[in-house]
Amino acid sequence: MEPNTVPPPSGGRGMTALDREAFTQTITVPALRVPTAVLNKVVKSLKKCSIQRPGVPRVVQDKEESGEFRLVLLDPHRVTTAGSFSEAEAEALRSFSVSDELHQYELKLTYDNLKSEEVLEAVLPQGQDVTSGFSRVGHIAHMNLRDHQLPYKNLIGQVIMDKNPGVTCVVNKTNIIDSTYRNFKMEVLAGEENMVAKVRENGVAYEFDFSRVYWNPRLSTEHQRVVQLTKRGDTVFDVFAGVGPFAIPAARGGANVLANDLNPESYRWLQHNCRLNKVEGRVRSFNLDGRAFIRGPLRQELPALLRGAAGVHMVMNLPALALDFLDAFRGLLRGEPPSGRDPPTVHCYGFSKDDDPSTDVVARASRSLGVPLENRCDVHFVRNVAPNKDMLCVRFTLPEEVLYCSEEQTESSEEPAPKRQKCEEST
Ligand SMILES: C[S@@+](CC[C@H](N)C(=O)[O-])C[C@H]1O[C@@H](n2cnc3c(N)ncnc32)[C@H](O)[C@@H]1O
Repeated sequence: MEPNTVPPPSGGRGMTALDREAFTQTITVPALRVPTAVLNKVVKSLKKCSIQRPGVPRVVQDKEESGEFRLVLLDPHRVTTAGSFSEAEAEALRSFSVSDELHQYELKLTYDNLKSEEVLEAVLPQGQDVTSGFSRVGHIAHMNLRDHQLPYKNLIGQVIMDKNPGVTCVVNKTNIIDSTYRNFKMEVLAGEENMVAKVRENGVAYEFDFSRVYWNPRLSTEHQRVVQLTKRGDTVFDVFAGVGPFAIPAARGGANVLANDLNPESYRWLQHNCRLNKVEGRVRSFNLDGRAFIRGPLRQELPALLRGAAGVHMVMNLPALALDFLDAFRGLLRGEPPSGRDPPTVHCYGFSKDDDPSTDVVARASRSLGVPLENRCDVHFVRNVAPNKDMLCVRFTLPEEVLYCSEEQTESSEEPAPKRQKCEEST
């Protein structure tokens, strides 16, 4: 980060309740005296080194000169002497006959002219990391503060809200992710207590209570990638559907969807979002455990679907555990006549901390299914969720030998349950 030009507020560091007035101060910035006749051209040429602060003009009246001159204010980090100008900037000044003599301008700054990092750097104890990054979910800014920032949490929340138009609520994760429903416990740091977010992802509107369901704005590309693999008339079984970011766009594209989530709140918002997007006729929703969904509604629909020609997709986005759920497909259609047509496509997510994440997730999927998937699947890297931890998607067609296997085969291929990963991480 650039060195901070902003001294601590009056009263010094350590402010924990935001006092905006305390940031009013005067700083000295370099300036060039420029004839009004060439002002626009000079300002354009000096774009990279002129001052850039919210609410601060780049050009001001020159009190010492007649109306034929203006002062162009420069960034004090970039320009300290006439030698600071780049070759192109110096050439521009020469061509417009503007002197490169630097003048000093006393600039009054208020809280409104400061960037959020500057405010926080001026307030937090010196040398401490002031990183103030957040994810945006509708009107909610969602932070993950470190321990040393906690004494300043409300001030940080207020600053983030002030400096980001549209943010009216700032929350902090108070502990690790809920292991079942994948939602975070959170504390409101500033603004309204309203947790019902309205967002758009890939052109689709969603509404949900962010404190009670799972939503991750970093998955939009992945949602789109998978939805694009489904076609009009296909059937999609979304085993861990959340509030619908696979199910609803797939339905909008003409697929028939069976969407399931164990969290009653996700289920409720999923139904709400189906109505919001007018796809309730194409989405049937369920509030079941994933295994019960596979062995219940999915099992019931599958034989008829496999007699038809349209594609069948199963989406399983519960990366900490979904690979372990694949055993629910073993012998699922036992006793049914094999269809002889293309089997369903499974898109199953997993985390891996292994040095070779692709091999790791394929091995775990194979163990869970009871048949080797090596060379019979595609692995897509989704994103890095933590240092040395990746999220991947294994895609494969569900082998007939899994769906129709006998009881003995199911038992003989059963291996010790794959090691479960702890659900401690943010996804
Ligand atoms: C990582 S989220 C994914 C949600 C959504 N598919 C998405 O991409 O945003 C996993 C979802 O699985 C649900 N879930 C957790 N355990 C489950 C289970 N045993 N059966 C069904 N759903 C479950 C959670 O409530 C959560 O909504």
